[in-house]
Amino acid sequence: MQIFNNPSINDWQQILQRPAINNDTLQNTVLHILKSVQTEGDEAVKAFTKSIDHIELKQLQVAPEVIKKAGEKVDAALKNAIDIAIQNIRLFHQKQVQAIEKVETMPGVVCWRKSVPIEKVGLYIPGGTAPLFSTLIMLAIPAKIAGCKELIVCTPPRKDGTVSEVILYTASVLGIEKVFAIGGVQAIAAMAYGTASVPQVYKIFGPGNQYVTAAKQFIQQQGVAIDMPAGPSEVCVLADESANPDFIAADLLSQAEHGPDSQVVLVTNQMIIAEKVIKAIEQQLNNLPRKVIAEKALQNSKFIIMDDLEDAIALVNTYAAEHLIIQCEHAEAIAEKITNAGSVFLGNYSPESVGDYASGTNHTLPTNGFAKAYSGVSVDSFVKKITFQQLSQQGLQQVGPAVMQMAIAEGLEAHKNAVQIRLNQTI
Ligand SMILES: NC(=O)c1ccc[n+]([C@@H]2O[C@H](COP(=O)([O-])OP(=O)(O)OC[C@H]3O[C@@H](n4cnc5c(N)ncnc54)[C@H](O)[C@@H]3O)[C@@H](O)[C@H]2O)c1
Ligand SMILES: N[C@H](CO)Cc1c[nH]c[nH+]1
Ligand SMILES: [Zn+2]
Repeated sequence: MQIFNNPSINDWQQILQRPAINNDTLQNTVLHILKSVQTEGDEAVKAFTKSIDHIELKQLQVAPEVIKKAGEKVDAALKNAIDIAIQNIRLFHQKQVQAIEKVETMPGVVCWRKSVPIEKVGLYIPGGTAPLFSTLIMLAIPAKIAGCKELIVCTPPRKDGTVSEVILYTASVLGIEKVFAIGGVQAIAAMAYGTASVPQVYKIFGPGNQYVTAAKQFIQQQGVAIDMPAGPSEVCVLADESANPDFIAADLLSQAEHGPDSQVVLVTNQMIIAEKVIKAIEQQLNNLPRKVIAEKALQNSKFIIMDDLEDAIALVNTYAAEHLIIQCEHAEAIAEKITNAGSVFLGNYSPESVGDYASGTNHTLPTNGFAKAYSGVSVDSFVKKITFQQLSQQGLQQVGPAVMQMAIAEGLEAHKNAVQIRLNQTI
């Protein structure tokens, strides 16, 4: 990890850069796979699954009976945990549904907005190194609440070509029938363009590694919507003297274990906290099964000591982390000052892991600084908002003159006429 002591504001951007695969190589690889799947469909999907994932697939789709029976292999304690997560996540997301409100902007001029579900959606569930069945919960629940009709799930196959039982069990609990054992760029391409086996969708959701994220960004340029760039996981911890270094170390490691390109950042106004966290990481790391991955991610990690807590908050806002944990005495007051972050965790007893699994919030969140402008997944992500308006004769008389005036000023006579012709009749 790198340690910075009171860096100048001019250096913040440079210090806070995310780790990235060589851009040219990444782009070329992604474009090649996208193009091949677009032209050769299932055959290309199978060929890339063989060459990249080293798996020879006969069938891309998981048979519905296999999904139905998957629960037989999942233990009761895990089923119970999944139930709790589903309950909390459903409760939190259900509250995001807004009632239609009709607004009379002038007498006789009524406007309203209605949420209409996106009919066909593709859900990408990461599975390169860990089958993230929690991501299926995070995506399927808001999709179902929104009312999306067709949910297509793609997730990388395991070495034997099958899909994790827990992912399949979660799919069955959430009422999902179409699951495909396809990962990476080929999955994004299959859902974007459609193949003989995989239905084409209108919007693709879900996190993934840098290949998956780049593929989503490409297909967006071709008219398929995406939720957001949700790439390698990140966490930033903002800590003052009240923080517990062991807790911070555990939180940093929880995201470092996702992948070698994950990034974890500690920002503190106490050098002593930073020193204790480093010691705690060394101790905790040894007990982790994914130690090697976490160690690699820690090479990208930054420990930043800021003399002034206000400057520390400004730096955190510049970083725009996917997850921000505020382990400070006045966490609530500081949270009010946060302008850029995917999801925020307040106080010593809000580990980021709870948001990953079961507190209720969504874990599909913008990374790589995109939290400056993007939100995480919510019910809104699965709907289009259509606006409506209805005017009475009186309403048109009210607003019409302003419209005509503006149309004339823009030199658009036909716009003016569409109002004038009606007003002529009513007078
Ligand atoms: N931002 C979020 O909301 C969020 C949520 C959960 C997970 N994540 C991130 O998702 C990622 C999951 O990554 P993962 O790799 O384990 O699974 P993944 O499913 O995203 O990617 C695995 C696939 O990547 C493809 N791939 C791997 N190496 C490739 C190469 N050299 N060329 C072309 N394709 C290649 C393979 O086809 C493979 O099936 C992690 O980085 C994790 O941090 C982010
Ligand atoms: N931390 C991830 C988002 O960056 C989500 C996740 C899933 N499982 C565990 N964690
Ligand atoms: Zn996580």
